[in-house]
Amino acid sequence: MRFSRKLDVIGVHAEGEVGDVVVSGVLDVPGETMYDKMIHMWSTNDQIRQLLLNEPRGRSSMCTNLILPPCNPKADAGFLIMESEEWVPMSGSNTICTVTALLETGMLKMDEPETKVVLDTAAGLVTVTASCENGKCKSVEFENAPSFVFGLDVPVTVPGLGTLKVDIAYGGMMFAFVDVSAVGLRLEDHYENGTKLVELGERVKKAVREQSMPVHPENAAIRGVTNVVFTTPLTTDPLRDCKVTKNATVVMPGRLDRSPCGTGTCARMAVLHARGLLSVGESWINKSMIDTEFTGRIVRTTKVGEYDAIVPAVKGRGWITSFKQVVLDPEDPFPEGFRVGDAWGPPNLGLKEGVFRAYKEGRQG
Ligand SMILES: O=C(O)[C@H]1NCC[C@@H]1O
Repeated sequence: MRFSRKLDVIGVHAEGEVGDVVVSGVLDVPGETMYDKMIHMWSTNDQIRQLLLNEPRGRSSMCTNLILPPCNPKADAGFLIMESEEWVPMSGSNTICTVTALLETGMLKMDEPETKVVLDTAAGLVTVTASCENGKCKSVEFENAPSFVFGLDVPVTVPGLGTLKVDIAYGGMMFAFVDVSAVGLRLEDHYENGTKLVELGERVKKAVREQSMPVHPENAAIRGVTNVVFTTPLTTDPLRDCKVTKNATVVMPGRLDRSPCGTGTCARMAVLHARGLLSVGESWINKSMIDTEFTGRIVRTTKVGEYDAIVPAVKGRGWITSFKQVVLDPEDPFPEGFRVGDAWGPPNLGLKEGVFRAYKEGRQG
């Protein structure tokens, strides 16, 4: 049988969020940076993302990562991140999944008890420290690109919800943070509130994008809020002597992140630091809707353009779940997979075009 596509994929999840890793079957693409490579893949080879993430091979609640040679000589490996609606510059759960796969399959040498890895991503270099024991990656801590706040208590008028105060921050992607009590819900039960949280999150996201369009000062193609996080206030867990909170992160195409969301954790740290609620060096625990945990820590402060910023670190665990070969039969009627409205929201029209336009303008300087 001759297949049109054959990909070797490692199934992985990080604190519940699936981030499979493509380790062979895709050749390198041109690009001075991984962001260039991301745009190249998105514009010329997006069929891979569609094939892997759309049904029948994929589902709305998953992501997939693509291992490619790095551009930066300081990096041990490069990887690009595919999500349901877009290729994204950076992702916490996907970084943890990718490092777990690279180390536990020997693609990168594992040192015990600690392995240092430098990854080249579309958001730049990411330094990783993995705690390893008996061939297992026990935890992965990544130091993310700088995170910063665009605005605190930004008024946003949302249909049916009146005017909400949202915090807007960047942590590898753009986030809007809303106190879940402001929408009259609680985070205790994802069976009871999950669908409602997603519907409200998508409504808030649409309103925020219509009323505010933050642009990353160092990359104009990184623009606009794409995820909404419903938050609860920080409390202190006396048994763990640590600040703790829970969140529900609504990601595209309209579903809950199964992990606490690493980039969202980074952006939240920028907000907590700006509000004087988290200090440099202080750790805190961010829980997901299924009570899995990321531990966040502010490494140091910095600047991004005119913005006061922090360098965040996030730690979590990943587990390999499968080794699979994904193929495309040339007679398959769905070479880019398909979607059905019971599990997918409407396509996010204009997102790709907006990113490409900004990228082209940015390249033209
Ligand atoms: O942890 C994160 O940052 C990712 N989780 C799924 C969506 C985000 O990219």
